[in-house]
Amino acid sequence: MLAMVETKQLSKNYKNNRGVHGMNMAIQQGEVVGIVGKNGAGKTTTMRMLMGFIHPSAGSAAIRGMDAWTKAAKTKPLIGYVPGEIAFPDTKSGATFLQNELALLRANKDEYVNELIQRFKIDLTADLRRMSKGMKQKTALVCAFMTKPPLLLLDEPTTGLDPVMRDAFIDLILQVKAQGTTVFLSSHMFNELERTCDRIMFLKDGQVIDVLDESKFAEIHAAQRVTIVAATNDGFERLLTSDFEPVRQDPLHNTVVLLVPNDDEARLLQLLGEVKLTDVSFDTQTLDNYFEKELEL
Ligand SMILES: Nc1ncnc2c1ncn2[C@@H]1O[C@H](COP(=O)(O)OP(=O)(O)OP(=O)(O)O)[C@@H](O)[C@H]1O
Repeated sequence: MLAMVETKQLSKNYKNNRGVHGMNMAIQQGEVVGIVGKNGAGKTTTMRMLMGFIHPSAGSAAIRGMDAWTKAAKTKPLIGYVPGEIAFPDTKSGATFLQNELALLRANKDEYVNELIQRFKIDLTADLRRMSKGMKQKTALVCAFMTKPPLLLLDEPTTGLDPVMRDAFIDLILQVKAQGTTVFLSSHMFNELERTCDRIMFLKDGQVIDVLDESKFAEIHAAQRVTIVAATNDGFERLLTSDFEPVRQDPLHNTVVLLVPNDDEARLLQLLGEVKLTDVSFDTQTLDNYFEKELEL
């Protein structure tokens, strides 16, 4: 079966080695795939190549087997897109904007559009130009979802949303996923990616450096980060030679953070018994801290 999204050695080379370099990925219909990376990693450039807005320097991007650049007229109607930076046309109200977009897309304002408007608590009478960032973001989300496109490309879709609206967004992604929609979304929020994605790609300097699938999420949570402050330098040294992986250390304050599997507490207690301690604290490992080193977050 044709992948919904496929890139082969996809590259966009900007000056100073910036851009995207040799990206290979395939997203099947119904999959939700996330992409993370620090500012400038290449997420938006990737999205824009998939949208057919940017011509790749090398390699290719295809939507349902059609080249995203040369067949853009055929691929774009399949995609609901939320850009990283939203710039609305000079339309007075949200209602007029959505009406105009529906007319452009030759679609009607049906029950689903109303449901989306209610879900995101959008005031359609509000002046589009005076909307807050969050209100603009929600309007853009309704616009991307309202025709039920088979593919959603969402570039940092929850920027500016409050926690309640973030949850509404997550529920919506899970709903469209259950209906077979394919979603590719970028985000800096591991939590929302983890709740929605089948896998997460990690982008650094334009290259995919890691891909985590759902099964690995649970594995990551099955460990604790134990912050231990030793009373003496000898104690600190002993902690560093333990069997547990030191994920961070601060010799100045005799502090080390050890990664301890949840089922390994007996060995941890034994270690703690050997060292004079000033303080110990426990945190469940999250995707954020798992990748903070790799992504330099
Ligand atoms: N039109 C352009 N001309 C030159 N360089 C560009 C252009 N567009 C993007 N870049 C560079 O390419 C790199 C990737 O940018 P991109 O916007 O894709 O990153 P990003 O991962 O989306 O970042 P952010 O998280 O800040 O949105 C950056 O170093 C950026 O400066």
